[in-house]
Amino acid sequence: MRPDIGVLGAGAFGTALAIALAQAGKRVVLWARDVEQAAAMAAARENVARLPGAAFPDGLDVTADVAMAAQAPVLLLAVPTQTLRGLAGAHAAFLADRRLVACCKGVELGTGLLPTQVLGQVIPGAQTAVLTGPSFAADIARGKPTALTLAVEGAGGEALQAALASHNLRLYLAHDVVGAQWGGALKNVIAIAAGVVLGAGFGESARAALMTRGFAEIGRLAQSRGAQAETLWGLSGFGDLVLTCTSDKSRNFRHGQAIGRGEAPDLTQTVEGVMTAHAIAQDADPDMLPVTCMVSALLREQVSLEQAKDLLLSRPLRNERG
Ligand SMILES: NC(=O)c1ccc[n+]([C@@H]2O[C@H](COP(=O)([O-])OP(=O)(O)OC[C@H]3O[C@@H](n4cnc5c(N)ncnc54)[C@H](O)[C@@H]3O)[C@@H](O)[C@H]2O)c1
Ligand SMILES: O=P(O)(O)OC[C@H](O)CO
Repeated sequence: MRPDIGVLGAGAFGTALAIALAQAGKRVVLWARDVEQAAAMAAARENVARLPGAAFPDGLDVTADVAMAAQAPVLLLAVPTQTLRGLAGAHAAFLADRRLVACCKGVELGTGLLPTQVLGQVIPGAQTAVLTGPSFAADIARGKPTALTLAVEGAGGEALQAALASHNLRLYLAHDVVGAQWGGALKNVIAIAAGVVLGAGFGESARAALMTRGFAEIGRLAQSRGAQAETLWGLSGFGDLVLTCTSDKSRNFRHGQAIGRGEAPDLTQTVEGVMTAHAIAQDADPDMLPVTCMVSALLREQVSLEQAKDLLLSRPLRNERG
């Protein structure tokens, strides 16, 4: 029988979404590119590597055959942003004529493009949407209450909202696809900075200041690229910024925390904010985006932690609303 939803990418988030949707009664096929990984998940009925302890419900099938997942009319793309172009290019024939829901949060290095813009380049005419907002994979997989933004341009938003929402997964519909993606991408950069601040012992007051100024920075950049201010105040922007900057369940936060402590970050984890910081900083004005540029410089070891702090604090005093 044709699945309702295909999930491409069997990491933590793809697996969590597949579990939640199958729990809600949908027929879901989860695709992993690696044959052995797919077989192991199918046998264990669990993604031991990325989401241990979350059992697969009935209605969730696992495959390494992308054609099987792509029978579904709706495909959730849950891979790291830097790999999205490769995934879409390799399987473009299967992805055309499907509703493609980008679930990744980042900006492509080199092009500065958002996930749906990458999809539009690789698959001209692609019908895209964005699922984003404050959510840890483990929370979604365990059926904890979660509210997300589903951003859809044009027609079909309500139908998609109904198809993907469930009792525990509450979806708010939005139409500002660009704004929803900028908020989700940039909050990861600010979360790295928040982790650095706490890891270095600069204190919670400093983190609050950084989150607030970081949010102002998100607004400046995102609105200059076409985002609507109201979108940034929503789940995809402010909501996700709060979650990611305040929880050590966040990989971006933990990455920064390790750097702040002078420890080596865990490089086996997907930490979207690293490449996003570099993607933005490569042609940014540091006066407009001081935190993002400093995060990029710190990650590239162009400045020390102490230098980064002093450079940010010694900038000319300015009007808060400037
Ligand atoms: N984990 C979360 O809590 C969470 C929550 C919301 C959003 N996200 C977003 O979801 C995206 C994926 O994150 P994740 O947590 O699932 O990462 P992850 O590291 O757990 O998994 C990424 C998966 O993508 C697969 N992959 C990579 N390149 C691929 C390719 N070319 N083709 C097919 N598969 C490929 C990897 O094999 C891996 O299984 C990120 O953009 C992240 O910001 C994650
Ligand atoms: O673990 P992180 O830092 O990638 O954050 C996961 C989600 O984006 C939080 O909403």
